[in-house]
Amino acid sequence: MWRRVVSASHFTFAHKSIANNKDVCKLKFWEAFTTEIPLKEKGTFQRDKTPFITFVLGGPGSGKGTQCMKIVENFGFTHLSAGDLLRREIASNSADGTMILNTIKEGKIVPSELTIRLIQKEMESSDNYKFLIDGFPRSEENRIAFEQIMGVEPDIVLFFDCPEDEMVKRVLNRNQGRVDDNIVTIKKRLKVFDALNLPVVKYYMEKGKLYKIKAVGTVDEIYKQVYPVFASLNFEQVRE
Ligand SMILES: Nc1ncnc2c1ncn2[C@@H]1O[C@H](COP(=O)(O)OP(=O)(O)O)[C@@H](O)[C@H]1O
Ligand SMILES: O=c1ccn([C@@H]2O[C@H](COP(=O)(O)OP(=O)(O)O)[C@@H](O)[C@H]2O)c(=O)[nH]1
Ligand SMILES: [Mg+2]
Repeated sequence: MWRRVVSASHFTFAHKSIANNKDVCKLKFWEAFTTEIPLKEKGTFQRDKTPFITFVLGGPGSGKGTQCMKIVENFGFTHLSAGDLLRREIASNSADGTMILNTIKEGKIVPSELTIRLIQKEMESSDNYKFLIDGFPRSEENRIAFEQIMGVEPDIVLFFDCPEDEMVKRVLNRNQGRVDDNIVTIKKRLKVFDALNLPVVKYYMEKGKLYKIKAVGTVDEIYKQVYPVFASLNFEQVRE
């Protein structure tokens, strides 16, 4: 946890300690001259500059967004829904908007560089270091491009495993006015999920990074499987 230090003495202290204590030289240069002093609190996940990234995977309607909201509430993560970022691009009438809209209507996957650029921009402008990247990567191509462009891999991957008929039912009852929440497009999205998303799930399972969640039952019943994943990683619960 960080607090801004108001008195100059703290600043000079930090400054002096640079001269006298070689250990302090391990600090990143800018940290030596910051007016912030790390406040080590027991049990808090120490803020460092490396982001903690969770990929949240699962078919359309498996409950990714719903569960992400609960993780945000409990553990203070920043929720980045790739789909929402793309829909924001469409709404902004950006140059790529039409292409994105047509891709989503077909249930297909938008070019990786575009989606990754949107995600990267959000991460870089955030003052958080804990991220839930929801609904991405959706293919091996997405996954590889993310690693190449961002230079990092996810720390953990959640996979919400849900039967197709339940996903279809939930999507058709979602009522968010989305162009892709209709029976024709959902069928296409499920095909894309099986063909392209599942290989990503398999990859992370083989890497030992995957937490498979049985996404059937009530929201709270499902979340009972999710909570221990983050609690076991010593993330401080920010709110009940
Ligand atoms: N466990 C659940 N049982 C019934 N409906 C659910 C459950 N979890 C989410 N929903 C509903 O299903 C729809 C899809 O959930 P959402 O979180 O948007 O899934 P995804 O992001 O994976 O598409 C939403 O209308 C949501 O309110
Ligand atoms: O990384 C991504 C995320 C989403 N999409 C597109 O956006 C749609 C909606 O994604 P979202 O995750 O919002 O759908 P959900 O799984 O929540 O229904 C997908 O079907 C894809 O067409 C994409 O191309 N790349
Ligand atoms: Mg979603």
